Amino acid sequence: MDRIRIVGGNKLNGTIPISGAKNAALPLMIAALLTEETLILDNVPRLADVAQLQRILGNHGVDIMSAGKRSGDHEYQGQTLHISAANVIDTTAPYELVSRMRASFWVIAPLLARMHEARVSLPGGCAIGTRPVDLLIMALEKLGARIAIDGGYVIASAPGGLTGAEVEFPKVTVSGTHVALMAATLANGTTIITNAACEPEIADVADCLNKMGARISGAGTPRIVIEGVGRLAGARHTVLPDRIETGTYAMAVAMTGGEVLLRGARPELLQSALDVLTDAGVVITPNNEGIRVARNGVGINPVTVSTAPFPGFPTDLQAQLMALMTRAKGASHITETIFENRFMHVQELARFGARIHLDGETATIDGIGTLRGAPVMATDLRASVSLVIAGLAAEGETVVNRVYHLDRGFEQLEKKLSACGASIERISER
Ligand SMILES: CC(=O)N[C@H]1[C@@H](OP(=O)(O)OP(=O)(O)OC[C@H]2O[C@@H](n3ccc(=O)[nH]c3=O)[C@H](O)[C@@H]2O)O[C@H](CO)[C@@H](O)[C@@H]1O
Ligand SMILES: C=C(OP(=O)(O)O)C(=O)O
Repeated sequence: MDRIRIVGGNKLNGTIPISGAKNAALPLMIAALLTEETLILDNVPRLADVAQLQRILGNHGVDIMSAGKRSGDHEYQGQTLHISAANVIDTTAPYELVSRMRASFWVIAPLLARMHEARVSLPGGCAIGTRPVDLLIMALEKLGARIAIDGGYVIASAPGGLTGAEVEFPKVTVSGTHVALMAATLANGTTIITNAACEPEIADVADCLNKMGARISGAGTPRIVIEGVGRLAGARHTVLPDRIETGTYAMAVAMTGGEVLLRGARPELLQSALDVLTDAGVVITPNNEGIRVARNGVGINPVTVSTAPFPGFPTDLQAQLMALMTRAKGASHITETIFENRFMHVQELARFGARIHLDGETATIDGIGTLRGAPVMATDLRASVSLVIAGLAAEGETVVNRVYHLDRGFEQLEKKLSACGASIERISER
């Protein structure tokens, strides 16, 4: 199992190219199941989750051609995927494949909409909370699907096809919104989704679906209207930049000091996080190329932050902000409102000497002057990268174990950071 070794203390200076967003690329790939024509996706990040979804789609009979790096391309150029679901040979998504990646459950929506049936394993729980799928099932039932759960599988059918309906979510859910949106594109009649998630990845998927011939308006707002169409066609779409990767590297620079251009980043995708960093004393300057992040000669101010659905502060940046606040000049308060158990990084940050007290859903972090490197491991993606951020500023050596979590969501993490002066390397063991 690979590990990452860091010797802390170096400032970060230079340029970090921002990859395509994992959380847009995955539903965009899944949306290819809605058409028998080819969907071409540009700027798809090279991530373990993307590779796993390729295997899952392959099991349904989807052909995927990957046009990768060519000579002259920049090293981090995303890949182009040509995805063709001309022949869906199997509408079952088996436990062995789905249990390894939550978002793969979302294949239920296009399979049901186009093939009128799906049998998809319930996704596994994961380290950040229970993560039920009741609201996804509610949305599909509203659209006329018959759903049963048997042997750990959700078995869904809609023999005459899905029918447009009003779908009101009692709480904001990204997964629920993706599923309702994809399913409604091929439903008979109009669907209105209210209290929809407003995350930019939802709007990106809707843009792509509209290019494929869907009739969607309001994506990116809490009210989405979808007029169902008889069929969708192929299209070409570029995955939007990853706002969580952007925020993560911004926090890494804030932690170490220095100045880095996050090339290709778009400030409007993470304004709330940039505002928090500004309050913390970091200088954020958007320009034509991306976002410049600098902290030179000043300490880190403590902040009080609650996670919230977009446009609020993202839960996917909560662990990274906590790592940063371990060195603030005073006490910070971070409240996690989305997932009930997303504090697995607290006990690992303590290994660096961080002082964090948990009370229900709020963590109080008393900033200290110096962290000390340590062997650490985390049980989820964003928690793992918070340990990398801590390690970059800690005195001495840090070894982050279970790097496969990082590989799910960060493309070439150690190369991007070492190009800016970090002492960081991957130790591969075979
Ligand atoms: C692949 C992807 O895009 N993952 C993101 C997505 O996850 P995901 O789509 O799973 O997150 P949701 O927005 O659906 O979940 C939000 C909350 O709703 C609850 N819930 C959700 C569905 C349901 O049927 N019932 C229910 O109770 C969840 O347990 C959670 O407490 O949005 C999260 C919130 O921004 C991010 O942290 C994840 O990175
Ligand atoms: C929680 C995340 O991903 P997933 O929903 O795939 O578990 C994440 O991207 O931080």
